[in-house]
Amino acid sequence: MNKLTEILATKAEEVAERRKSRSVTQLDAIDAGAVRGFAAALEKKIAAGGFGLIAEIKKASPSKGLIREDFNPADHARAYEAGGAACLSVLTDAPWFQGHEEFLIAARTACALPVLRKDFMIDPWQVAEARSIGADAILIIVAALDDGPMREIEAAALERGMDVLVEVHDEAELDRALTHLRSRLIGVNNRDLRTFETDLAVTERLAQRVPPGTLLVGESGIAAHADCQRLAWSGVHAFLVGESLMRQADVTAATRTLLEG
Ligand SMILES: O=C(O)c1ccccc1NCC(=O)[C@H](O)[C@H](O)COP(=O)(O)O
Repeated sequence: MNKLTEILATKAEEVAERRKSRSVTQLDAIDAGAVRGFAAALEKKIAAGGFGLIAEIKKASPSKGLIREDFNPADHARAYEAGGAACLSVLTDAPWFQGHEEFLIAARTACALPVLRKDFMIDPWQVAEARSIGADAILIIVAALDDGPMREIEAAALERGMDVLVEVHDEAELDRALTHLRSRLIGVNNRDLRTFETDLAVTERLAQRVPPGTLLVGESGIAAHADCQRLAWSGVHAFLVGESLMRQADVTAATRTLLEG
């Protein structure tokens, strides 16, 4: 069984359990405040001539184990914002990433940035839960879903005013996303979630295939300003970066250096 399949099996058990405690109606009754525009924040940075950074709060990962020992999501959120990030991504999956919903709540409360709930979405119920904790955007991993569920999850997010980051890794997934989904915020994951092999050339390749009007995000394995410049040559000006920033002592300075060189 590959890692993505393993993660999805764990997630199905987790969601089945969590659904018992609260219905969609109960979740929707929770006032999490107004949605912060996620794609709009990226577009604003890019329109101003910079890069749009989604800075990720990631304590651990299946590929690297524990990444950050002195982990404080609120401190990280403030540091990323001060360093010039446009948005945050917060891992909430517990079994594989040592994440938690409380990390998202703490991070979002500590800053004014829009926040992506980074988790494995397999059920529209999770979208209602994501909004109830304040998430402004969710992730759809095309490799994880059939067309029908993928559309339902996207619809659940859009009807709550949230943005959807649609993640693809190859041409077939990109074509499915463009055919079946409305969101034109497309993340190209340089990491193959089945093998963990990571290669920036994946974004460069798929960037040639996207139609005008797509906001493309290069994801994973980005560690330096030179990586951002390299992807910018392919027309990609937004990035999702986790590990390389999470390992830094001075997160604000590292974020600024990543963005500005
Ligand atoms: O990061 C992993 O090991 C991983 C394994 C299996 C599924 C997803 C995984 N990561 C999620 C991500 O897409 C990354 O956290 C994100 O793109 C940032 O990547 P990086 O900058 O390389 O931490």
